[in-house]
Formats: sequence, structure tokens, C-alpha cells
Amino acid sequence: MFLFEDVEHGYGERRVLHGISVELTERRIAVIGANGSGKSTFARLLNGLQVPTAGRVLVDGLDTRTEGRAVRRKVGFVFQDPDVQIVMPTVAEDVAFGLKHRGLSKKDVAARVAEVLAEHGLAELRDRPAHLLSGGEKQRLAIAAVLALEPECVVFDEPTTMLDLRTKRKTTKVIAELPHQVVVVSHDLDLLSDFDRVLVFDEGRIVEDAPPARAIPAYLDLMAPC
Ligand SMILES: Nc1ncnc2c1ncn2[C@@H]1O[C@H](COP(=O)(O)OP(=O)(O)OP(=O)(O)O)[C@@H](O)[C@H]1O
Repeated sequence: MFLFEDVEHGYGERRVLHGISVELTERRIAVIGANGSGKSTFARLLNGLQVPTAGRVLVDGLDTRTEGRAVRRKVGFVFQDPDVQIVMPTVAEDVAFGLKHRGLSKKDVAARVAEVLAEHGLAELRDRPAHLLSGGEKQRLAIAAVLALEPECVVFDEPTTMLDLRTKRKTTKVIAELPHQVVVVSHDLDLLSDFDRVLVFDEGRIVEDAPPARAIPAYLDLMAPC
């Protein structure tokens, strides 16, 4: 579904991704690597939140540079910090926001909101102020709001970093049970042990690209103190 053609990305003069050429068709793909190795930048390129400085990113043949809107319909993005993503005062309004933006009728929005809140265990919180939710509840809301829009693929940028162990396990389960294609950036090796494919980043390049059984030991070697 994703095709990176000789992608470079820089912030100002500084290049942080170099020569990324990769095709991603597997259902569950993980991205790991050291801090600052370019993982989040790579993730943001997947749905056109950022466009490459050079090269192309195609999603089902759509160029993220020219077809950003269509790409974002296909590819949802869940940020590490749900506060970045929650835009409306209450839980129900936040889920409704994207649906209204898509042009659904009032009746369809209400029905979809009710369905999604129930699916994600948020029905009882529907009228609660979103900013007063716990970290885990906010995470659930952020995921629910993205899934409400029925993307084909969901990109998660460090979905468990801010969570306690219990909430982390619940989020891991939610991600594991999604029928969607998922791309997950994570430092949490437990989360990705049964993924189909793991990309290991180092200094803006993919240095290993393999199933977890091979990629995780390669990553641990890379991270070993000299
Ligand atoms: N908006 C930005 N402006 C300038 N530099 C940025 C910006 N976003 C990221 N960078 C820099 O680009 C490099 C790669 O950052 P990125 O967030 O992609 O790495 P990462 O592998 O996700 O790191 P981490 O594991 O710490 O989240 C870092 O040196 C970072 O400081």
C-alpha cells in the first residue's frame, strides 16, 4: 500500500531521513530505532502530515504531495500525546468532529458516534469534558476518533509511551485486534513481537528490515553499549 521512492526529509538544512526506498504491504508493520533516528518523521510521511523534501511517497498510488486529502482519508494517525489530537470539549463531540467534517448528516453522525463510543468502552463518558479524562481514557478517545472515520490503515506514533502498565496492555490488545493495516512506531518491543515486519532505523536510514525474530536482535545489537 505504501511506496517510498528514494525519500529524503530535512528540517531546514538538516537532513534527518536519507535514501528511503521501501514498499509496505504487510498488515502489521513496526518501526523501531534510537531516539532521533527519524521514526516519527517517517510515520508523518505515511499520511502526508509531512511531505518529503525529495523523492515520493505513494499510498495506493496516490502521491502524498499532491493528494494529501485523499491519502488522509485512507490513513489515520494516532499521536503519541492524545492532547494533541483531542480538539473538542466533550468525548462525544470530539468523535463527532471528524465525521461532521466529512459531511455526514446529523443523524448519521449521531449513530456513528454512539456505535464507536460503545465499541471503545467510552459510552458512559460521552458527555465528560475530554480534558478531564485520565491518560488511558484520552488515548482510547484518540484511537476511537480516528477509527470512527474508517481509515484503511492506522499509523500509531509511540502509542504506549505515556501509559501505565495496565493501560499499555489494553492499548496493545486494541491494536492487536484491529483488522486494519497498522504501522506502529514504538520503543516497546513487547508490543511488536508478533508483527509481520519490523523496520529498524538508525541515523535516518533503514538498517534492518525483517520479521521480529531477526529485527529485534539486530536492534538490541545496535543499541548495545560500545
Ligand atoms: N519539526 C521539526 N523541526 C526541526 N527538527 C525536527 C522536527 N521534528 C523532528 N526534528 C529532528 O529530526 C530528527 C528526527 O526526529 P524524529 O522525531 O523523526 O525521530 P524519532 O526517531 O521519532 O525520535 P524519538 O524516538 O525520540 O521520538 C531529530 O533530530 C529531531 O530533533
